[in-house]
Amino acid sequence: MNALFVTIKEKIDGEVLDAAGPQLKVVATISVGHDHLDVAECRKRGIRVANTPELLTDATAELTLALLLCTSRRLPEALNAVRDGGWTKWSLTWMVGPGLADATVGIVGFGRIGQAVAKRIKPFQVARILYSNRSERPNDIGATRVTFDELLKESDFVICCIAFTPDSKEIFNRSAFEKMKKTAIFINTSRGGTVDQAALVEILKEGRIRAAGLDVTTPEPLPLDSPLLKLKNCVVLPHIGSATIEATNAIAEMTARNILAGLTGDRMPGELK
Ligand SMILES: O=C(O)C(=O)CO
Repeated sequence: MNALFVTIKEKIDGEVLDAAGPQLKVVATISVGHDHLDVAECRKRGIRVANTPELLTDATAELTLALLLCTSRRLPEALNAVRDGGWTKWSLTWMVGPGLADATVGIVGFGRIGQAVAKRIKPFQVARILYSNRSERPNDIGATRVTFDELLKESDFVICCIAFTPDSKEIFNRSAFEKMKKTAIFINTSRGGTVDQAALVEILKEGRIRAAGLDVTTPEPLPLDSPLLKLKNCVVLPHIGSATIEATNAIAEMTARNILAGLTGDRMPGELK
């Protein structure tokens, strides 16, 4: 085998590389995230590694918005009520949730996806967009860089778009959730590993924040007896961030191109540097 075409579900480590054999030249993942690849180990063995950045930015940003609105406006709860007879009459305060207009939105991780989310949030007439990121990201959206703690304290909606690395592992722990407003909504379309999930369950149970919307969890799929699935104030999606027809076709093609270029020694469109 000369090349591996992998998804986010295949962990590529030294053991897999040993099994693949010394003729392996390329590992290409059909994803932007590459936390499932031991890139250093690949490099050590002279194996080229590539991902599919950019092509799923729009899809993931769209899904982030959809999940945010789904969570804030309680759409799954409302749909269930229509279906199970819970919708008995129209009532003024039934199914109310917070709006985006005049809200402060905080985006943790302001790379391509974070910025694409910010662009899509802005037309909802939010008051402020804050972001936390290792470096300043000049932008024409009017988003302001603040510290992680400041963002947690100030935001009505906290959106996690940060890449999953050892540094971002469980940055959303009990202490982080406790800094958030009691009325805040937490959205995660990055990786489940950025969240201490047991702490999130407790925080949601206690009503210490209003709600959470998660497209990513630990593990995936989430077991059916997960406490997250029993909470009314938690919306869980099955990791469908990039699942538009357009993005899926585009990343499939790019992964094939990455492999072909990697094997012929040409420039790979998504080579991880
Ligand atoms: O490409 C990725 O990293 C994904 O998580 C797809 O949603």
